[in-house]
Amino acid sequence: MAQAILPLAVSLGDPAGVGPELIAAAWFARRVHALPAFCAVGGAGLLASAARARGLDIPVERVGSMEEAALVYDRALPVIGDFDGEYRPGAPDREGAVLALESLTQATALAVSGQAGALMTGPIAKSRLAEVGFDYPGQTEFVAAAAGVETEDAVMMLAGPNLRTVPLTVHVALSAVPGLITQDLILRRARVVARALERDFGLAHPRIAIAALNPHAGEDGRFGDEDQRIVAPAIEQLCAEGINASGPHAADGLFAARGRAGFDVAICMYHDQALIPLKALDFDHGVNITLGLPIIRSSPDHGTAFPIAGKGQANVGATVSALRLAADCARSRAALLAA
Ligand SMILES: NC(=O)c1ccc[n+]([C@@H]2O[C@H](COP(=O)([O-])OP(=O)(O)OC[C@H]3O[C@@H](n4cnc5c(N)ncnc54)[C@H](O)[C@@H]3O)[C@@H](O)[C@H]2O)c1
Ligand SMILES: N[C@H](C(=O)O)[C@H](O)COP(=O)(O)O
Repeated sequence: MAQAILPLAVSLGDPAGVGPELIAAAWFARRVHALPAFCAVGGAGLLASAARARGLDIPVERVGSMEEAALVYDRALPVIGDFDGEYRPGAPDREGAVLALESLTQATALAVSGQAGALMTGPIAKSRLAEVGFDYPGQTEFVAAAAGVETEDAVMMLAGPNLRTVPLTVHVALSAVPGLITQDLILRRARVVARALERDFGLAHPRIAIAALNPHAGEDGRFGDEDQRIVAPAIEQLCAEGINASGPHAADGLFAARGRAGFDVAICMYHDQALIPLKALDFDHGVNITLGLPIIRSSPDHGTAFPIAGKGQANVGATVSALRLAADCARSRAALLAA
C-alpha cells in the first residue's frame, strides 16, 4: 500500500507569472491526475483572481495548518499564510517579488520543519528576487541553505518522461564553466545523484552517463584537455567506488534515442547542455527536482512566462508532473524509513 504523506507545501512563484494560475489549474484537475494533496502558501485572493482569469471559478479556503489543508483539499484549494497581493499578470513589480520571497520562505520552512510532506516551488524570476534581497543564484541554493545542506551537495536534476539530466555547473556565465569543473565537484555531485536515484527513485545501481565538456570529448586533447585531465579520472574514481558511471561521452550524440537507452541519468557540464535536451523532449512534463536534501523539493521545469500569464495559455503539465514526482519521491523515502 502507498505510504500516506502530509500535504505538499506549494509556493506561488512570481505572482505576475504563470505560477498562481497553474496552482489553481492543478487543483481543478486534482482528480483527473490523481494528485497528492497540496496547500498553497499565501495569496488566497490572488489565487482566486488567477483562477478566474483562466475561466476557473474554484473555491479557495484559508487554513491554519497542513493537517487542516488535508481535510479541506477535496472541496477547496487550501491556502496557508495570511499575506496576499493584487493579481497583475505579466506586470512583475517589487511588491510581487516580496510576496514571492515570502511564499518561498514560508513554504520551505513548512517542509524543513516536517509539517509538509514535500515542497513544490512556483517559478520565480531570479533577477526580480535579487532586487528584494534574495542572495542566491536560484531556489535550489535557497532551499539547500534552509535545509542545512552545502550547495555542492544539493543537486539540480531535470526529469521528464524521456530523460533525466543534471547540470554540474548551473547559473553561471558560460565563460566561467571550464574553471569550475573539478574532479571534486564531479565526485560530490555524482555520489549524491547515485544515492538519490536509489533512495528516492527506487533505481538499484543507476547508470550515470557523464557528458564531455568539449566537442568529441576533446578529440584526444585537440579540442581541449579537460575531458582527459579532469572528467575521465573522476569517472574512474566513481567506478572504483562501485558507482555505475560511464564517459566522458561526446554530448552531441548522447541524447538520441539509442544514447538515452544506455543511461538512467546524464550528468552534463553546464546548464544548457543539460536543460536543452530535456526541454526539447519533455518541456510540458519536465520537473526540476533537488537531490541530496533532507526534504523533497520539486518545481516545474519552466519559468515565469510573463508574456502569457493570465491568458489561459500556460500548460499545466509540468506543474502536475512536479506535484506527482515530489509525492512519489516522498513516499519512496517514507517506505524505506518504515522498512
Ligand atoms: N522553476 C523556476 O523557478 C524557473 C525555471 C526556469 C526559468 N525561470 C525564470 O523564469 C524567467 C523567464 O525565463 P525564460 O523566458 O527563459 O523561460 P520560460 O520558461 O519562462 O519561458 C520560455 C518559453 O516557454 C513558454 N512557456 C513557459 N512556461 C510555459 C507553460 N507552462 N505553458 C506554455 N508555454 C510556456 C514561454 O511563454 C516562453 O515562450 C527567468 O527570470 C528565469 O529566471 C524560473
Ligand atoms: N535552470 C532551472 C530551469 O530552467 O528549470 C531554473 O532556472 C530553476 O532553478 P531553481 O530551481 O534553482 O530556481
